[in-house]
Amino acid sequence: MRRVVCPGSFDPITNGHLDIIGRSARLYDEVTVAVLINVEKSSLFTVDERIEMLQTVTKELPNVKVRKFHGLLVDFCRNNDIPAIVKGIRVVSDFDYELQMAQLNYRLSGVETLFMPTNPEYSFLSSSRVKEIARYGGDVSGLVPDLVHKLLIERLRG
Ligand SMILES: Cc1cn(CCC(=O)O)c2ccccc12
Repeated sequence: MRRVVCPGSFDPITNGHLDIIGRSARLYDEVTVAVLINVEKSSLFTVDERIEMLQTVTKELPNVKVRKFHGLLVDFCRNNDIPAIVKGIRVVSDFDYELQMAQLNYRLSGVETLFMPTNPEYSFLSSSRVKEIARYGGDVSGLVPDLVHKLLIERLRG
């Protein structure tokens, strides 16, 4: 059983994230989308809201499961018998940071990291940019799943 993890905050999930998750699900037997619990970081959606969104938008992918974790990603991998991490790479500057994380994680734990180039259509996309655009009334439809778009507008209006 070939397992990988796709880690992130997903506050909220974007179409860029979903693209990588879907492509990983075609490559591996099981994909765990791991939502990081970071109490130091303020978020727009709670961890449980993010998990619910992720579960809904990946419900057509039977080999994808969504979990939350805190602390080291490599400890999560070890505790869940996951030997590899998939990281989406949008631009060269992502690679600079992710390469060092991959080398550190491998040295710490032997967990491998696989880099997956994002679809160029989404290479500018991040959760923070989506939130910023939506906060100022910009149209983010097409950048996030329809459900996320609806919840994002509701939350920002609230
Ligand atoms: C491009 C990209 C960034 N991240 C981290 C996102 C985050 O930390 O919220 C991903 C997670 C899954 C698939 C692709 C990506």
